[in-house]
Amino acid sequence: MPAQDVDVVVVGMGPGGEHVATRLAGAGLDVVGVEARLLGGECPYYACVPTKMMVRAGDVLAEARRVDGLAGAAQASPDFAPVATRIRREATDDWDDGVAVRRFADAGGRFVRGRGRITAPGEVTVSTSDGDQVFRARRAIVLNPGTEPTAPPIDGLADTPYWTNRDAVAAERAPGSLLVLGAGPVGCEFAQVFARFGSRVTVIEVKERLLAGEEPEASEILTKAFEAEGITVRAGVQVRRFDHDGAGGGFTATLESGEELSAQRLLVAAGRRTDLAALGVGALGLDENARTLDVDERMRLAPGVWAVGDVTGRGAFTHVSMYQARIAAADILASGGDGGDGGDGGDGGGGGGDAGAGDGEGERADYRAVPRVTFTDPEVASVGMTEAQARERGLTVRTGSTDLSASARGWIHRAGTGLVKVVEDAERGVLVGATVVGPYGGEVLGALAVAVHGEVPTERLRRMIYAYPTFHRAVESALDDLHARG
Ligand SMILES: Cc1cc2nc3c(=O)[nH]c(=O)nc-3n(C[C@H](O)[C@H](O)[C@H](O)COP(=O)(O)OP(=O)(O)OC[C@H]3O[C@@H](n4cnc5c(N)ncnc54)[C@H](O)[C@@H]3O)c2cc1C
Ligand SMILES: NC(=O)c1ccc[n+]([C@@H]2O[C@H](COP(=O)([O-])OP(=O)(O)OC[C@H]3O[C@@H](n4cnc5c(N)ncnc54)[C@H](O)[C@@H]3O)[C@@H](O)[C@H]2O)c1
Repeated sequence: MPAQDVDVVVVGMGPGGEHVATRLAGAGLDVVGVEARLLGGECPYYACVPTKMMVRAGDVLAEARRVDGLAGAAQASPDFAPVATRIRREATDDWDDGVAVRRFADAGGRFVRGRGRITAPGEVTVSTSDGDQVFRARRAIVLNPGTEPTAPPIDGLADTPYWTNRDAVAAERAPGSLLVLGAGPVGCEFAQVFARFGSRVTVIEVKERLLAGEEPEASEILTKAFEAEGITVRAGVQVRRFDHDGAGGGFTATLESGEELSAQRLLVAAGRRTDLAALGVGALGLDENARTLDVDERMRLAPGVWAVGDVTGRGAFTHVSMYQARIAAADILASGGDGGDGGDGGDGGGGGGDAGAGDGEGERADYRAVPRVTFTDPEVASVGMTEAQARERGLTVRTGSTDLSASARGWIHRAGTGLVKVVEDAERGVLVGATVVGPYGGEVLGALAVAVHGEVPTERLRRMIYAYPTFHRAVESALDDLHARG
């Protein structure tokens, strides 16, 4: 089949890729969107959306269990079936992306299902069920391949029927017992959900604490909350090998100490990676063995090539992918005048010359105030740098913190231990990071994200009026603590 000349080829249609492709198609460009699995990517089908439906269901159960002593008596009988049905029917359309494909076509885009690979500068070859199709991009190639779950090289693990997040969201029922390998956001969210639906859950983490990238105080509060719910937390341990009883039996993890932990199911949530070699970045002269694609602040990767999303290593979150997508789309549109030689596709230059519109105006990515929320109960929400990161940067750091349960709202709510912690660049007198652990922590974080993003002077934040009795009023106490530390 001869190569087809188009304006833009987007490889990988996760949240960011779909956004760029739809925006550029809407602007009148001839856009091909290439997706190997489901248009929309991990987030709507296997990640954010279905897992937050699970979290919502688990939270409702937990609230029901709090009725005793606050509002009488209630008995909740957990049943995972409504959760599984809701995920299947409302969230994922039974893992069918027909609606998204039609939406993209209606926006003027052309969808190709298959695996794309850069085969030369400006050229993408897509392996489809009908054979290969070759596209030459006059204006841009955009890479949004996301990540795949990975399993660590532990003896015995590879050949077992372990779950990844994709199996866990498709579960029809909660397993009787569950081992969770890895206590990042994925492992922690699933661990608590399944525990609330009756699974006997053990979390195994090689680092010393849960959510090791967050403030240590946050890990400590979450560990206590997990243990109070009956979740076993084994942090700072190494698994030597896994065994699976093939006769429909369960999994056994043997730790370096010789201790054995067993469960009916095993969820591997030990991190994710992108196969850059399969994506063909070597054809651009880039390192195929790298973990991430190193883009500039306009998402430019190479002449005529942009990349957005998890693969850029700037925070594996849907909101980061969408943010980058907006910047990349604007840059590609701005590149219209000068960028486009390669118009005849002959040199395969894919936009020719510089990747984008030169160094003129246009938004540049700013990652100082990336917010992140792990939707456990309590929610662990943070923005910007942790205290340790700020110190590593060599900043003169001042911190302040308060226990949320000591606030009026925390006490009224019977919220359990929580936290607001603020991290200040003391020389500039502005916050560079903050963490909230508590009910609605992600919502409370909003104000602190504005403070970090807007570099609002800490003294000015202290003179603000905080509504009584809200959870966000605890921000004032954390700022008072900061001030008291001189
Ligand atoms: C369990 C879980 C829960 C999460 N919860 C949240 C949350 O609550 N909030 C949040 O912000 N983030 C959350 N995340 C992270 C979020 O899912 C990702 O950051 C988000 O999907 C953005 O990813 P992306 O745009 O890089 O691409 P992805 O969503 O990963 O999509 C990339 C797509 O590219 C396709 N692809 C890859 N290579 C090729 C190729 N060569 N050819 C064609 N197609 C290809 C893949 O099939 C995939 O569909 C969660 C992640 C997980 C695993
Ligand atoms: N609510 C959210 O926004 C949300 C939810 C889930 C995931 N995410 C995103 O997805 C990304 C991936 O999440 P993740 O939790 O899969 O990965 P992660 O890399 O954040 O965490 C993986 C954890 O597994 C541990 N681990 C690795 N090898 C291990 C081993 N051999 N034994 C025991 N533990 C081991 C690591 O130490 C780490 O703590 C996150 O970085 C996050 O950005 C976001």
